[in-house]
Amino acid sequence: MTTRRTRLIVALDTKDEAQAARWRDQTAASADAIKLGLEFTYAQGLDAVRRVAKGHSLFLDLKLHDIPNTVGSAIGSLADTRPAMLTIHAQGGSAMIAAARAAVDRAFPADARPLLLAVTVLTSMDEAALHEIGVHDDPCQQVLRLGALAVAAGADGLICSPHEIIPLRDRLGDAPVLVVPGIRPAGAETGDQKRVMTPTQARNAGADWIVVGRPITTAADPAAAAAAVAAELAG
Ligand SMILES: O=c1ccn([C@@H]2O[C@H](COP(=O)(O)O)[C@@H](O)[C@H]2O)c(=O)[nH]1
Repeated sequence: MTTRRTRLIVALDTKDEAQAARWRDQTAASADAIKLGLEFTYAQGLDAVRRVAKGHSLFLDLKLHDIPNTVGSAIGSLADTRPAMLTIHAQGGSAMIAAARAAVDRAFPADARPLLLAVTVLTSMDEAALHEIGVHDDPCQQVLRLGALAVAAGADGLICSPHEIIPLRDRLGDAPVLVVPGIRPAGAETGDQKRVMTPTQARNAGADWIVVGRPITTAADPAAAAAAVAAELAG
């Protein structure tokens, strides 16, 4: 058990700006931050990201993964969105992660610098999915490998499943910020997520942030669903 406060990011996964704004407002009393990602940004662009995120803490989850020069330049292009957190893929390797670090430090003023978070192994992947791409370690081993590499190359934190929180803390200590999707309240559909836990389990394992999308946004009452997750985290 840990005493850190686990905070809630609500994933506004939609192509529609009005819908994103509605979910944002419905969940504002319970959410500590909002996530906008690939689906919204490709459909609506960065001006809409700025509009929806105005006045809110933004987790900009674009999972950058390219050669170091391109990732560094792309981060420069995101500076106007003023994210609190942004994501890259750890699989891009240490040169790409170091370029991202340098770009964040260059593109943002010191008092408005987003946390640079590296996605380790997508929470939708299990051992079989890793085998398919030629990785013969289990997800936890691969998360530990990529997590250590990413932090050494300059990432402030990691995206991991709740199952890897305790092993990552054992390996890397308290400093890396752990942002954790793959969260399902008891009884909720897992959908495409493979490595899941409940909000309570993720909090008890030591998550800094949890990311919850469909269990809130597809609920009949998103405000109540978000409040229930927040209550679990506070409980
Ligand atoms: O490994 C990862 C990295 C990011 N995500 C993102 O989190 C949310 C989860 O949404 P749910 O609807 O609660 O499954 C979504 O925006 C993903 O892009 C992730 O799930 N896993």
